[in-house]
Amino acid sequence: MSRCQLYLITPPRIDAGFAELLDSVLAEGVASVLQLRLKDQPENQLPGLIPPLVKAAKRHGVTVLMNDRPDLAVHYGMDGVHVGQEDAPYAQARAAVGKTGIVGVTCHDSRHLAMTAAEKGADYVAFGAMYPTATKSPKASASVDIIEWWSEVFEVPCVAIGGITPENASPVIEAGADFIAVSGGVWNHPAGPVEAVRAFGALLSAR
Ligand SMILES: Cc1ncc(COP(=O)(O)OP(=O)(O)O)c(N)n1
Ligand SMILES: Cc1nc(C(=O)O)sc1CCOP(=O)(O)O
Ligand SMILES: [Mg+2]
Repeated sequence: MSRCQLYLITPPRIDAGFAELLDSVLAEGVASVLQLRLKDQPENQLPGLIPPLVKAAKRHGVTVLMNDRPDLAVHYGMDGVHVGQEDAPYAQARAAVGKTGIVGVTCHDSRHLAMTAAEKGADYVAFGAMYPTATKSPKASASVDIIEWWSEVFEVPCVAIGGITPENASPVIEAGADFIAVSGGVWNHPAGPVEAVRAFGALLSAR
Protein backbone atom coordinates (compact mmCIF):
# COMPACT_ATOMS: atom_id res chain seq x y z
CA MET A 1 0.00 0.00 0.00
CA SER A 2 1.39 3.41 -0.96
CA ARG A 3 1.68 6.09 1.67
CA CYS A 4 -1.04 8.77 1.94
CA GLN A 5 0.03 12.19 0.64
CA LEU A 6 -1.00 15.76 1.42
CA TYR A 7 -2.99 17.54 -1.31
CA LEU A 8 -3.07 21.21 -0.42
CA ILE A 9 -5.85 23.54 -1.58
CA THR A 10 -5.46 27.33 -1.60
CA PRO A 11 -7.84 29.57 0.31
CA PRO A 12 -10.75 30.77 -1.87
CA ARG A 13 -9.33 34.30 -1.93
CA ILE A 14 -5.73 35.41 -1.58
CA ASP A 15 -3.65 38.56 -1.83
CA ALA A 16 -0.33 39.20 -3.53
CA GLY A 17 1.58 38.26 -0.34
CA PHE A 18 0.16 34.73 -0.38
CA ALA A 19 2.83 33.43 -2.81
CA GLU A 20 5.51 33.97 -0.17
CA LEU A 21 3.50 32.15 2.51
CA LEU A 22 2.80 29.34 0.06
CA ASP A 23 6.50 29.09 -0.70
CA SER A 24 7.31 28.64 3.00
CA VAL A 25 4.60 26.00 3.36
CA LEU A 26 5.71 24.04 0.28
CA ALA A 27 9.34 24.31 1.41
CA GLU A 28 8.43 21.95 4.28
CA GLY A 29 8.31 19.21 1.66
CA VAL A 30 5.04 17.74 2.94
CA ALA A 31 2.47 18.63 0.25
CA SER A 32 2.81 16.78 -3.03
CA VAL A 33 -0.16 18.36 -4.83
CA LEU A 34 -1.45 21.94 -4.85
CA GLN A 35 -4.88 22.91 -6.15
CA LEU A 36 -5.53 26.56 -6.98
CA ARG A 37 -9.11 27.02 -5.80
CA LEU A 38 -9.57 30.76 -6.09
CA LYS A 39 -13.36 30.68 -6.06
CA ASP A 40 -13.82 34.12 -4.51
CA GLN A 41 -11.14 35.89 -6.51
CA PRO A 42 -12.22 38.46 -9.11
CA GLU A 43 -11.29 37.04 -12.53
CA ASN A 44 -9.30 40.14 -13.50
CA GLN A 45 -6.87 39.51 -10.62
CA LEU A 46 -5.99 35.98 -11.75
CA PRO A 47 -3.28 36.92 -14.30
CA GLY A 48 -1.32 38.70 -11.55
CA LEU A 49 -1.87 36.06 -8.87
CA ILE A 50 -1.58 32.69 -10.59
CA PRO A 51 1.94 32.72 -12.14
CA PRO A 52 3.82 33.11 -8.81
CA LEU A 53 1.78 30.25 -7.31
CA VAL A 54 2.56 27.96 -10.24
CA LYS A 55 6.23 28.94 -10.02
CA ALA A 56 6.32 28.16 -6.29
CA ALA A 57 4.75 24.74 -6.88
CA LYS A 58 7.21 23.92 -9.66
CA ARG A 59 10.18 25.15 -7.59
CA HIS A 60 9.25 22.63 -4.89
CA GLY A 61 8.40 19.77 -7.25
CA VAL A 62 4.71 19.93 -6.31
CA THR A 63 2.04 18.93 -8.85
CA VAL A 64 -0.20 21.92 -9.50
CA LEU A 65 -3.85 21.65 -10.52
CA MET A 66 -6.48 24.28 -11.32
CA ASN A 67 -9.94 24.04 -9.81
CA ASP A 68 -12.89 24.12 -12.23
CA ARG A 69 -11.07 25.67 -15.22
CA PRO A 70 -9.28 23.44 -17.74
CA ASP A 71 -8.64 26.54 -19.87
CA LEU A 72 -6.66 28.22 -17.09
CA ALA A 73 -4.79 25.01 -16.29
CA VAL A 74 -3.53 24.95 -19.87
CA HIS A 75 -2.93 28.69 -20.15
CA TYR A 76 -0.74 28.80 -17.03
CA GLY A 77 1.13 25.56 -17.70
CA MET A 78 -0.31 23.58 -14.81
CA ASP A 79 -0.28 19.80 -14.53
CA GLY A 80 -4.03 19.38 -14.73
CA VAL A 81 -7.46 20.26 -13.41
CA HIS A 82 -10.00 19.23 -10.79
CA VAL A 83 -13.62 19.22 -11.97
CA GLY A 84 -16.84 18.77 -10.03
CA GLN A 85 -20.10 17.25 -11.20
CA GLU A 86 -21.37 20.67 -12.27
CA ASP A 87 -18.17 21.85 -13.94
CA ALA A 88 -16.76 21.06 -17.38
CA PRO A 89 -17.55 17.43 -18.22
CA TYR A 90 -14.70 14.94 -17.92
CA ALA A 91 -14.26 14.63 -21.71
CA GLN A 92 -13.87 18.39 -22.09
CA ALA A 93 -11.35 18.56 -19.25
CA ARG A 94 -9.37 15.65 -20.74
CA ALA A 95 -9.40 17.19 -24.20
CA ALA A 96 -7.98 20.41 -22.75
CA VAL A 97 -5.17 18.94 -20.64
CA GLY A 98 -4.33 16.06 -22.96
CA LYS A 99 -3.45 12.42 -22.31
CA THR A 100 -0.62 13.23 -19.93
CA GLY A 101 -2.48 15.90 -17.99
CA ILE A 102 -4.21 15.13 -14.71
CA VAL A 103 -7.99 15.19 -14.38
CA GLY A 104 -9.51 14.67 -10.93
CA VAL A 105 -13.25 14.37 -10.39
CA THR A 106 -15.50 15.12 -7.41
CA CYS A 107 -17.63 12.10 -6.51
CA HIS A 108 -19.21 13.26 -3.23
CA ASP A 109 -20.27 10.08 -1.35
CA SER A 110 -21.26 8.17 -4.50
CA ARG A 111 -19.78 4.82 -5.52
CA HIS A 112 -21.60 5.15 -8.82
CA LEU A 113 -20.08 8.55 -9.64
CA ALA A 114 -16.64 7.26 -8.72
CA MET A 115 -16.87 4.13 -10.86
CA THR A 116 -18.16 6.21 -13.77
CA ALA A 117 -15.30 8.73 -13.42
CA ALA A 118 -12.70 5.97 -13.19
CA GLU A 119 -14.11 4.19 -16.24
CA LYS A 120 -13.86 7.40 -18.23
CA GLY A 121 -10.19 7.72 -17.27
CA ALA A 122 -10.07 10.06 -14.27
CA ASP A 123 -6.65 10.15 -12.63
CA TYR A 124 -8.26 10.26 -9.20
CA VAL A 125 -11.69 10.34 -7.61
CA ALA A 126 -12.50 12.59 -4.65
CA PHE A 127 -14.88 11.71 -1.81
CA GLY A 128 -16.26 14.17 0.73
CA ALA A 129 -17.04 15.94 2.82
CA MET A 130 -15.40 13.79 5.47
CA TYR A 131 -16.03 16.33 8.27
CA PRO A 132 -17.92 19.61 8.68
CA THR A 133 -16.13 22.43 6.90
CA ALA A 134 -16.34 26.21 6.90
CA THR A 135 -14.76 26.44 3.43
CA LYS A 136 -17.97 25.64 1.57
CA SER A 137 -21.40 24.08 2.03
CA PRO A 138 -20.68 20.56 0.83
CA LYS A 139 -23.30 18.69 -1.22
CA ALA A 140 -22.80 15.48 0.74
CA SER A 141 -21.06 13.98 3.70
CA ALA A 142 -18.92 10.90 3.14
CA SER A 143 -17.78 8.33 5.65
CA VAL A 144 -14.50 6.46 5.84
CA ASP A 145 -16.37 3.36 4.60
CA ILE A 146 -16.35 4.60 1.01
CA ILE A 147 -12.61 5.29 1.22
CA GLU A 148 -12.00 1.81 2.61
CA TRP A 149 -14.16 0.19 -0.08
CA TRP A 150 -12.61 2.16 -2.92
CA SER A 151 -9.02 1.56 -1.88
CA GLU A 152 -9.61 -2.17 -1.43
CA VAL A 153 -11.30 -2.61 -4.81
CA PHE A 154 -9.81 -0.09 -7.25
CA GLU A 155 -6.37 0.96 -8.44
CA VAL A 156 -7.35 4.54 -9.32
CA PRO A 157 -6.21 6.77 -6.45
CA CYS A 158 -8.78 8.35 -4.14
CA VAL A 159 -8.71 11.72 -2.42
CA ALA A 160 -10.56 12.42 0.81
CA ILE A 161 -11.67 16.02 1.32
CA GLY A 162 -13.63 18.23 3.67
CA GLY A 163 -12.81 19.52 7.14
CA ILE A 164 -9.63 17.49 7.46
CA THR A 165 -7.15 18.75 10.07
CA PRO A 166 -4.02 17.24 11.63
CA GLU A 167 -6.21 16.47 14.64
CA ASN A 168 -8.88 14.42 12.81
CA ALA A 169 -7.02 13.02 9.78
CA SER A 170 -5.95 9.67 11.24
CA PRO A 171 -9.12 7.63 10.55
CA VAL A 172 -9.16 8.89 6.94
CA ILE A 173 -5.51 7.96 6.42
CA GLU A 174 -6.07 4.56 8.05
CA ALA A 175 -9.06 3.93 5.77
CA GLY A 176 -6.63 3.98 2.84
CA ALA A 177 -6.98 7.43 1.27
CA ASP A 178 -4.21 8.01 -1.25
CA PHE A 179 -4.43 11.76 -0.64
CA ILE A 180 -5.97 13.98 2.01
CA ALA A 181 -7.05 17.30 0.48
CA VAL A 182 -6.90 20.17 2.93
CA SER A 183 -7.53 23.89 2.86
CA GLY A 184 -8.72 25.35 6.20
CA GLY A 185 -6.83 22.69 8.18
CA VAL A 186 -3.62 24.34 6.97
CA TRP A 187 -4.40 28.00 6.25
CA ASN A 188 -6.64 28.52 9.31
CA HIS A 189 -4.83 26.25 11.73
CA PRO A 190 -4.42 27.96 15.12
CA ALA A 191 -0.68 27.20 15.11
CA GLY A 192 -0.24 28.68 11.62
CA PRO A 193 0.17 27.06 8.19
CA VAL A 194 3.81 26.01 8.53
CA GLU A 195 3.17 24.26 11.86
CA ALA A 196 0.05 22.67 10.38
CA VAL A 197 1.89 21.11 7.44
CA ARG A 198 4.58 19.90 9.83
CA ALA A 199 1.87 18.21 11.88
CA PHE A 200 0.46 16.61 8.73
CA GLY A 201 3.99 15.56 7.78
CA ALA A 202 4.49 13.84 11.13
CA LEU A 203 1.17 12.00 10.76
CA LEU A 204 1.81 10.90 7.20
CA SER A 205 5.36 9.73 7.73
CA ALA A 206 4.38 7.76 10.84
CA ARG A 207 2.55 5.23 8.61
C1 LIG B 1 -9.71 17.30 -4.41
C2 LIG B 1 -11.03 17.97 -4.53
N1 LIG B 1 -12.14 17.27 -4.29
C3 LIG B 1 -13.34 17.86 -4.40
C4 LIG B 1 -13.44 19.17 -4.74
C5 LIG B 1 -14.79 19.84 -4.91
O1 LIG B 1 -15.01 20.18 -6.27
P1 LIG B 1 -16.46 20.77 -6.68
O2 LIG B 1 -17.48 19.78 -6.28
O3 LIG B 1 -16.39 21.16 -8.09
O4 LIG B 1 -16.60 22.04 -5.77
P2 LIG B 1 -15.70 23.37 -5.83
O5 LIG B 1 -14.36 23.07 -5.30
O6 LIG B 1 -15.63 23.80 -7.25
O7 LIG B 1 -16.42 24.32 -4.96
C6 LIG B 1 -12.25 19.88 -4.98
N2 LIG B 1 -12.25 21.17 -5.32
N3 LIG B 1 -11.07 19.26 -4.87
C1 LIG C 1 -13.64 22.16 -1.86
C2 LIG C 1 -14.33 21.13 -1.07
N1 LIG C 1 -15.01 20.10 -1.69
C3 LIG C 1 -15.59 19.30 -0.81
C4 LIG C 1 -16.39 18.12 -1.19
O1 LIG C 1 -16.99 17.51 -0.30
O2 LIG C 1 -16.41 17.82 -2.37
S1 LIG C 1 -15.34 19.75 0.79
C5 LIG C 1 -14.40 21.08 0.30
C6 LIG C 1 -13.76 22.05 1.25
C7 LIG C 1 -12.29 21.74 1.45
O3 LIG C 1 -11.75 22.68 2.30
P1 LIG C 1 -11.43 22.36 3.84
O4 LIG C 1 -10.23 21.50 3.88
O5 LIG C 1 -11.18 23.74 4.42
O6 LIG C 1 -12.63 21.73 4.46
MG1 LIG D 1 -15.92 22.82 -9.03
